[in-house]
Amino acid sequence: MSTLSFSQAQDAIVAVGRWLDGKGWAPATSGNYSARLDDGSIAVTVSGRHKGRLTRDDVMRVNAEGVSLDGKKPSAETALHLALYRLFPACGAVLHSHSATAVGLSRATPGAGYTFTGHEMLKALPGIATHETSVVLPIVPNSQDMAELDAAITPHLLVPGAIPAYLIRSHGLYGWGQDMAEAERVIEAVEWMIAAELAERSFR
Ligand SMILES: CSC[C@@H](O)[C@@H](O)C(=O)COP(=O)(O)O
Ligand SMILES: [Zn+2]
Repeated sequence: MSTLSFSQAQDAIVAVGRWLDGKGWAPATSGNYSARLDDGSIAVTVSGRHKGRLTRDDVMRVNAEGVSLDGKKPSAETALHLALYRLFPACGAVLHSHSATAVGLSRATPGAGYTFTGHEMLKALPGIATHETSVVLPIVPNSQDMAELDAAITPHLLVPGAIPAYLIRSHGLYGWGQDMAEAERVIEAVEWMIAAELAERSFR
């Protein structure tokens, strides 16, 4: 895991917001992003900002309990980010996207997960070295209660072979990594596999 200074994290988070918005994965102020800092605090997006138009002022600091360290209002979903940093000491960055295809897949899938099988793109996920495997993207029901969401997702994250991503139904995708580059790769790979599955169905 790599930690960043606050200043480095501000730049990384502003850049990742532009990238995700450019992909169409951060519409209408949706999404939130965070990074673990070298002093143990967390840099996170301020709530309600358009994530494609962030400035350094739209990135703030919270402590491990989610208390604002600079008087700004953190993302409404800060508790979900903090839960991942607590559960995975190697986690250095967390991203949350709101693509139409990820939300569509979550709404069309009644079960607690969607299985990806045989994609070469699986190798973009940490620890996977072959396409000859299957992984489950967990799907949990949406809630405005972050403790409820956290309780729903945690058991899925502890399953052996769990991937660093999950979907909240009718809401969006979470993905994380040891640093921002890995978190970006996870989000991009999962979004790509969702799009590929959709394309496959449209050819049938
Ligand atoms: C219409 S914005 C969606 C929000 O309700 C939420 O899901 C989200 O992702 C952004 O909330 P934020 O508080 O800005 O981090
Ligand atoms: Zn959201």
